[in-house]
Amino acid sequence: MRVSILTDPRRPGPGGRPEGRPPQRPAAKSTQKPLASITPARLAAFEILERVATSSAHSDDLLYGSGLALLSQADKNLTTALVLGTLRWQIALDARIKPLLQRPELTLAQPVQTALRLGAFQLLHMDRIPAHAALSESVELARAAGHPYAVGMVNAVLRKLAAAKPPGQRLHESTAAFAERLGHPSWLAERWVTNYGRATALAICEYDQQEPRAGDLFSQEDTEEGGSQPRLDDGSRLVGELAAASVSGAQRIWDCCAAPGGKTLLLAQRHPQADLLATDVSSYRLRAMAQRLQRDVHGKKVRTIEADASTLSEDEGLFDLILCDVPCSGTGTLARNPEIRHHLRPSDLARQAERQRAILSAALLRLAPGGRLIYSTCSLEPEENEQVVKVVFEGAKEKTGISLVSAEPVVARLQEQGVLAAEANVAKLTRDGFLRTLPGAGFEGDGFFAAVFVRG
Ligand SMILES: C[S@@+](CC[C@H](N)C(=O)[O-])C[C@H]1O[C@@H](n2cnc3c(N)ncnc32)[C@H](O)[C@@H]1O
Repeated sequence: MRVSILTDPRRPGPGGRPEGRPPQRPAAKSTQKPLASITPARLAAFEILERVATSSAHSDDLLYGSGLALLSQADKNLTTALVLGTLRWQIALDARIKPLLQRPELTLAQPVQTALRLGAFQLLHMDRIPAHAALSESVELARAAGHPYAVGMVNAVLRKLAAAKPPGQRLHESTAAFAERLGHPSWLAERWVTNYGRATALAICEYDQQEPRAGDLFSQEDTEEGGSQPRLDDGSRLVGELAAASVSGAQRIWDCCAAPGGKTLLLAQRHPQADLLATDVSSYRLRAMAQRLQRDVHGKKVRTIEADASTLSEDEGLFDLILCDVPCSGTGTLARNPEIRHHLRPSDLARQAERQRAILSAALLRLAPGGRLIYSTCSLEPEENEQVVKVVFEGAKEKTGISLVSAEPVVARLQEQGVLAAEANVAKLTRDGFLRTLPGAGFEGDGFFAAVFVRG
């Protein structure tokens, strides 16, 4: 790209995605004005989509950090809608674009593909954007990105797309067909059909295609002070509340994979008397969390240390409450983190599980007698959830005297105490004694799993 509208985006976003690193390729700080024929929002959206496609950068770092500082609020909003929408619908957009190409068997240059996707998203999903703006700016983006030979093709494909009738819905759709229609890799939808049934898999895919909505599980707003902090998603908050309510009057708490700190803050607010240690292996994420905690009267008291949870110093002793909110695939958060579906591979699940088993096994050894540990993920995949819990429990129960207890009574108590709304269907929040939220399937929020261990 010859021009850049982004400033250095190294500040972290408000969180929600499972984990991350600072963007690997900082944007050049630009003093240039964007090309006259490309509006700032589309230029910024194009650049962010390019970075997400070609590096390990995360869209939320680029959108919610300082990278968009040069844009007006209206342009920031449009950039966010364009980026997240294009990422959500990318698979479905590619399926509509491909048959319109003269040589569909050839791989398009990445910037040309991005310009096409961005144009197609606006034409098919953004009612308020005039077709000519979507079309002509995608053409200009391809040209400005150094692909003038592709300008005619981008123009022709988007014109055909604008004129095409929307595809009719089939009477019976295969899993692969609904996965493609709803912008999901079919391997992921197939897994959800196997694990949760077709109706639930379809509901999850539909939920993932929307902006995350504010849920109604809780009777009050969460209690973050200052007003400048992001509201916790209902799934994330439920895990935090479950952990906080699992031990009353806890004195020593360890949040072992803590950043960006949403649940840490909740624990600090629910247990203001406790010595709360929050660790994270990423110095970048830990620093951002420490700043966030400083803005809250209870958060200020949290000790933050950069540490690998599987090798925490023995000097830290034992804890009567541990939250082990491990790094995971994040498949329960695709509405919020749409690009995960494009990077994740089936083989990643085994790698995640290995890391999760190492963290959980080590954290269980730090549990004081009578203490409880909450293991949680924002993954919908059994390999990272029930299977990790089972393997670690089998290996540790003799050595450590731990047992697994049902999360159900704690969730029921949260409702009796008025934390959960009276109308909330508590029975639907647990499955086989584990907490299990399924986005879109009777629950408005991210998909979370949690298991409760107790040391005898
Ligand atoms: C799912 S996120 C935690 C979200 C956080 N609990 C919240 O509610 O805001 C997982 C975190 O684990 C951290 N992490 C990954 N491996 C770790 C390890 N071995 N020890 C400690 N933290 C780790 C990642 O850097 C990431 O910040």
